[in-house]
Parts: sequence; C-alpha cells; structure tokens
Amino acid sequence: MKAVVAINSGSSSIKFSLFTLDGRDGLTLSAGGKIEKIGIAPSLRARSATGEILIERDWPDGAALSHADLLADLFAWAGDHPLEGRDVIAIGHRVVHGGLDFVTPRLVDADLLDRLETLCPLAPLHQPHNLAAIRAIAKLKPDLPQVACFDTAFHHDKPDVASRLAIPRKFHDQGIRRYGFHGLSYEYVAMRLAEIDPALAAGRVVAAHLGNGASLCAMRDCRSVDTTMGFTALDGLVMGTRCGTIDPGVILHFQLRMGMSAADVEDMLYRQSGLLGVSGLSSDMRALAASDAPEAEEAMALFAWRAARETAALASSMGGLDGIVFTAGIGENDAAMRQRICARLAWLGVELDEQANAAGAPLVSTPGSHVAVRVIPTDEERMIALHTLHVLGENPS
Ligand SMILES: Nc1ncnc2c1ncn2[C@@H]1O[C@H](COP(=O)(O)OP(=O)(O)O)[C@@H](O)[C@H]1O
Ligand SMILES: CC(=O)OP(=O)(O)O
Ligand SMILES: [Mg+2]
Repeated sequence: MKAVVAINSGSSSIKFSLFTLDGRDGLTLSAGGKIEKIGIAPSLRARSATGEILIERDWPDGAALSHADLLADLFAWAGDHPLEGRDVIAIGHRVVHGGLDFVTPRLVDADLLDRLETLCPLAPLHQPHNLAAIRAIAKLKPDLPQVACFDTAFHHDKPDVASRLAIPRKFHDQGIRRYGFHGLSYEYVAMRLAEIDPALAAGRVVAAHLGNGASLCAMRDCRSVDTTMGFTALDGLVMGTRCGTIDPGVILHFQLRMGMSAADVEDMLYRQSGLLGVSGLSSDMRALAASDAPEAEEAMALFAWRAARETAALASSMGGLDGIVFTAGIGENDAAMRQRICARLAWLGVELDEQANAAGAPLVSTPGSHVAVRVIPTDEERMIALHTLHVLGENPS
C-alpha cells in the first residue's frame, strides 16, 4: 500500500508520522512518534497506530546532542525496520521559512534547497534542521520525491497593514516584512474547527499555538488576518528560549553600549531568553510548573500576561473576538496556563468552565461565555502529508 512520511522539525522536537493512503482525508496514520526535549534531555518514542510501542529511548545526559545527531539515530532505527508492504512514495517536511518567493508547498530540488538555505539566518533554530533532514534523505534515497511545506504560507494573504514594519518602505519591497509562522498548525486547526464548530470557524478566532515556540493567529473565516510572529520566529510571545517582542532599543544598547557582538545578542535572544532566561531554570513549561522557585512563577506569570495582552491586540485586528482555540504542547496539556490566560481575558467575555478545562475537554468555556474556548490538538504532520500528496498529484482515497 502507498504511504507518505511527514517530518516536522521544531525547535525542541522532531515529530514524524507514516500515513497510508486510505481512510480519513484519504490518510490513515500507521505509525508516528517524536524526539522531544532536544537540548535538555532528549527522548525518542514511536508507536504504531494501535498503540504498540515501536521504540523508547532516553538520553538523560544528552543536552549536547544536536538535531542532526538525533536525526541520524532516527534514520538508523527506521532503516532497521521493514515497512511491511508499505511503499513510501514521498517524504514531506515542515520548512519554517519560505520567504517572499515560496508561498505554496514545493517539490524539492537542488535549486530550491539552495534558495531556502539563504533564509537560514532568519530562522536559526529551525531552517538549518529542516534542510539538513531533506539533504540527509536525498543522500540516502536520491530518487524519492520530497516536498517542502512552509510555515509562512498560511499567513501570505493577510492584509498589507499586518505585514508592514514601520521602517523605510524600500525594505518592505526587499522582503523585510512580517511573515508569521506555525502556519501548518494553524491551517490544520482551521480545518478541524470548520468540521467541529462551523459557526465559530466562520467568525473571529484567536488560535494560540503555545509550544516551545509560541504564537497567536487571528483568523477570520479560517484565514489568517494577523499573527504575533513577524520577520522571524523571534517576535511575539514569550517562548521556551526566545524573548518574543522586545524594545529594539535594548538590542542597540547591548551592542553599542555593552560591547556585545551581534552573534552574542543573537544567541542570547534565541537561546538564552524566554522562560529559560526569566526563570534561570528551564525552558520546559512542565519543569517550571513543578518548581517552587519564585523565578519559575515569574516566568509563567510573564508568559500568561503576554499571551493575554497579545490576544486582546489580535481581537482588535479582527474587530472583536468570538473564540479562542488552544493548541500545541502547552496549549493542549497545561490546564493551569489556559486558566491563567483566560482569567486575564474575562473583560472580553471569556468565561472558562473550570471542570471542563481541568479535564482537557474539547470545549472548555461555559455555555454563557461570550467567547467560546476550545482545545484542538494540532497535527502538523497530517497537514504536511496532505500537502505532499497534493503536490504529487496523488488522489489519496
Ligand atoms: N502535560 C504538559 N503540561 C504542561 N506543559 C506541557 C505538557 N506537555 C508538554 N508541555 C510543554 O509543551 C512545550 C513543548 O511543546 P511542543 O509543541 O511539543 O514544542 P515544539 O515547539 O518543539 O514543537 C514544552 O514547554 C513542554 O513543557
Ligand atoms: C516557528 C516555531 O517557533 O516553531 P516551533 O514551535 O516548532 O519552535
Ligand atoms: Mg512546534
């Protein structure tokens, strides 16, 4: 049976799925897994669709292991496992930055890879890993089609005002503008919301992708009209190790008055800031939630404050707010953080049902809440697989 593999390299994780071409949306999940906590204490878990554990591996002292090291281990494991009658016809990848030129999924060739390589400085925690995985597979299986699916694409049609930076306009024309990311996740969430709650999907919704990278997307009728990330995935919310929105004067101060090099500032803002920087303890929300340290509490309070503040800003971009959808690692699993964020939005008509929220129900707002609050588990891998089939012109069912 024909199958496709989807690979989603995030900043702290590599998620992968094998789908066969039948079933829902024409795709049935056959196996999937993830390597998570990259840079802290990585672990690899994979399961079949029936829940059978295929591999469980931990590297408790593996903070120094890179995405590339772990990918090599993943490929070595996958290579040792026969696919039992499944004929992989393509591999689809999440590629975080498509820049000005790539706004739809593309079949990969050497020229595309070279052009995407030039965007690595705009997404240093992602783009190099995304492209390294594609190059590694091209070496192992040169004839296997690979498809690049861009995180920026979903936001491409947002209004001009949501794309501009208030800098001299020639730079906008050169591509220095607000792109937005997590687009595959938002596209999947929009698709699911249209199935689950079509009336809400037609309205004004803030989707909150809260993971190691975190952003919000303002969606009207399932289309992006604004988002918190910008030219790079450094903008917007507080993240695991990224600062999010920061006064640009701070960066000038570091470089011009404190003698820090541009490379040192880049490393600090991408890798030493966010939850890790504020807490001094960890970039991982689970670790902060389990800690008694006041610094952990300060980091979580800042995360919630900024998420609520930006939700209100996006409500303004849409002229109101009908719903909030939480997704990704924190959004799907951390009921206390959902509660903290929603409590700050009570004035907008958000009322959480505490029991439903604690139970992680799909609908976590009260019947009387003016704003519906939902939890929709994201599935970037399924979105990647769907795009991959579309690019190949394959009819899945
Ligand atoms: N049960 C949970 N409770 C609180 N936070 C969680 C839980 N599970 C995962 N997380 C958090 O989700 C974040 C990782 O999100 P994820 O979407 O997997 O990241 P990535 O951006 O690398 O794809 C981490 O901060 C992790 O602590
Ligand atoms: C764009 C981005 O921040 O992705 P991730 O959440 O996977 O780090
Ligand atoms: Mg992610």
